[in-house]
Amino acid sequence: MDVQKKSLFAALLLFAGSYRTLLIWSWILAGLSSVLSIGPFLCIWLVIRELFGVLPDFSRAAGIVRFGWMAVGFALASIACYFASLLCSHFAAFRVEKNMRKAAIRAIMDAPLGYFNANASGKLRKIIDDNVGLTHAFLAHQLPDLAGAAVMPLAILAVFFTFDWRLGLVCLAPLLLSLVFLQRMMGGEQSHAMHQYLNALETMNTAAVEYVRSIPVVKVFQQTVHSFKDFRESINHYWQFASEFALTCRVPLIGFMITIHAPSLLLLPVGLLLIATAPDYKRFLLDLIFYMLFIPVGTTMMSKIMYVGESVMAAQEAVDRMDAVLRTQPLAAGRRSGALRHTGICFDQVTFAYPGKSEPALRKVSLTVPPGKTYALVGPSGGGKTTLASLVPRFWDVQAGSVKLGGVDVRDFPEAELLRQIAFVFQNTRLFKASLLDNIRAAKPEASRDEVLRAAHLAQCDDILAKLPQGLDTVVGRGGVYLSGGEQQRIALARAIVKDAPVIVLDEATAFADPENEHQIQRALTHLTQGKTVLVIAHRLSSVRQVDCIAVLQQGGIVESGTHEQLLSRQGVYAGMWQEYQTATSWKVGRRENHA
Ligand SMILES: Nc1ncnc2c1ncn2[C@@H]1O[C@H](COP(=O)(O)OP(=O)(O)OP(=O)(O)O)[C@@H](O)[C@H]1O
Repeated sequence: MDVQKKSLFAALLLFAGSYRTLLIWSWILAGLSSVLSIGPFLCIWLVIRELFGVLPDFSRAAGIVRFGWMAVGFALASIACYFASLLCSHFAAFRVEKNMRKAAIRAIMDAPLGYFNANASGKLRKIIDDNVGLTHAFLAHQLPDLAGAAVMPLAILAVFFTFDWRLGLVCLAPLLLSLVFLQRMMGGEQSHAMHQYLNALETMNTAAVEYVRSIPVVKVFQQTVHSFKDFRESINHYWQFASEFALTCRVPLIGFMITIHAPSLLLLPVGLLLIATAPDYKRFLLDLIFYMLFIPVGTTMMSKIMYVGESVMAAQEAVDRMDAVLRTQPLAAGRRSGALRHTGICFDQVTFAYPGKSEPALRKVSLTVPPGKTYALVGPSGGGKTTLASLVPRFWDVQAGSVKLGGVDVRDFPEAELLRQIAFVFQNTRLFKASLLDNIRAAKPEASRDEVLRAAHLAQCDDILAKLPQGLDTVVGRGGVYLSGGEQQRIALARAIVKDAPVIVLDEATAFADPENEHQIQRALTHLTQGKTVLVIAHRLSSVRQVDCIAVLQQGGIVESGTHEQLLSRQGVYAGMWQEYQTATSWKVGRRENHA
């Protein structure tokens, strides 16, 4: 589907797909309903004319019953058309909603993996749900009103000038003036305000979700609501914006309300002035009564235009926001096929900055991990370790230099082919709400139960399976079944073992582990990494002492590399980190001994 930025109606027609005819029928029927709704008023005019003609003997007014029935007929036809229009708009709205959701899911599926770091799943879900919901409501409910508001002015204008142009002018002039106030409320700067309003609302909603998620932390640390600066600030910002917006609308709204009701006030005095000059006062009186009965239709129309105008602004904004999701650029997929010559990784003069950031996270980084070797990335927080590792499975593409796997630029692989070569163990392991069996074989759906059990055994998961009610078939997250961080990581390692990829990227594999879990995770890692090319990010320096090479990353560049011993003898950054690590460890032991 073409996802260029579009006007509201072009976007709605595009998303309606084969239901676009229904959309058009909805507009036609709504317009027809508006025109028909004028019919009863014309019938009333005919009834009054008939009564005036037979005055004072009303028994001779034979036509009034016929006109009465005609009025009922017009009213029923108008209601029927409106109902049919709503039916069409609802069907079309459901189709548009479905297509928008499908397009959004497709865009998200094709987005680079790194996109999900910047856009949390909850935030994405909210953007899609809110904006699709807004568009649906606009289409189903306000679109027929919009079609009516577009046709009605012409019909009303024709009626105004059919009977008495002077009375028509009295009705029309204030309504035209009301458009000036409407423009001040919704045009120019104010149309931008809707964008800011929805931004403020979105920020407040996101902050609210974050706040609710963090309530356990608030309770544990006995903080108050004021500690949630972001949430409080977002409420204040929303409140301030909404009140300022309401205040700027105060004068134009009052002007608008006065002018749309002014014809009702003006008609009688102006009519009484004009009646003296009318050649046929009976006819003039008839017209005056008609205009007095008819003018509320004009007032209602103007109110509808105001509300529909607001909904159009909101719907346009919703479509624009969905566009931003749909315009997420997928990474260009390569076409390379055939077996890899080797599984070595090579970073060659890699420079990379995150989208929207001017400062690069990596500058001219070069590192070669030979096939079958284990290299560790260490260094201070924010040095660029995770960023460098995430370039191998193409979470992002480099801006300069290249990342090669088996001598081939990772951009030349088809996405699925590249990901088949790599097992990536994330910092925060996520398990699906599914059985452990399905969680482990997510990486290789065709894996047999025995294969999964073997991997679980190698990943030191036997104790986890033993304590769960249905072992491997236990559904995580259901019926109070939760796993600790370390246990989840062992399940993730089983998943990586099942995948049996030649390249392993480990991001903080022992981050959440307690000493017992860490020991088991280390044993699982030994099985996972045997004979593989491994890139491991580690904070616990003890876990990487034995690796083939350690690269120290600081401020986006490699400042040192070599084996543990080589780096210690160099007395540089690593030696300093090792010293600090050892001091920290012995300090903990010392404290324990003091307490003992
Ligand atoms: N998604 C992102 N968007 C923008 N900037 C980011 C993103 N992720 C990381 N950065 C920035 O890139 C730089 C490198 O971060 P990275 O996470 O790679 O460091 P790290 O060495 O892995 O740190 P840590 O040990 O704390 O995980 C930091 O300045 C960080 O703020």
